[in-house]
Amino acid sequence: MESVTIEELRKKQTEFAAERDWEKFHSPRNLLLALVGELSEIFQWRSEVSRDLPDWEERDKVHLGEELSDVLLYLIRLSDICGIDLGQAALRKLQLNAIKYPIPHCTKDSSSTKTIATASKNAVTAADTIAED
Ligand SMILES: Nc1ccn([C@H]2C[C@H](O)[C@@H](COP(=O)(O)OP(=O)(O)OP(=O)(O)O)O2)c(=O)n1
Repeated sequence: MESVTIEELRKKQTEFAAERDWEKFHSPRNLLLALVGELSEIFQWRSEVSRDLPDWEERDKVHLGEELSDVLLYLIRLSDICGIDLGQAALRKLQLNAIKYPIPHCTKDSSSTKTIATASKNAVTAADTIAED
């Protein structure tokens, strides 16, 4: 399957907006509201949804793919106009998450207050560690 980069999607979104003279509509606030609205309707009023969506019709799955794509495209556009390199920011955040939630801790009793307190402490340490890099 053909792979795609965040940068390719970012460029296509930039072109899409420029060709339609829609830059004026793509403010951070507008993009955020557009992003948040896209997915809710699909899951609204359904009972709990199982993984792989066994009870969904094919056309509903196609529709979900379209709405997920809208969210991704709006998120990439929002990041772009805010001057955030989304790929780099996400890689950094994965590092922070791994430090904040060490595997041995999370595979024990993850609901214990001790685990949550340690996670908060680790979060501060993680931010300091990454900032020093
Ligand atoms: N001002 C806009 C409007 C649309 N889009 C692009 C980004 C999204 O990928 C897609 C969203 O289009 P719609 O708002 O028409 O949403 P849907 O295609 O999901 O239609 P609907 O919400 O009516 O089902 O178009 C955009 O960049 N800027």
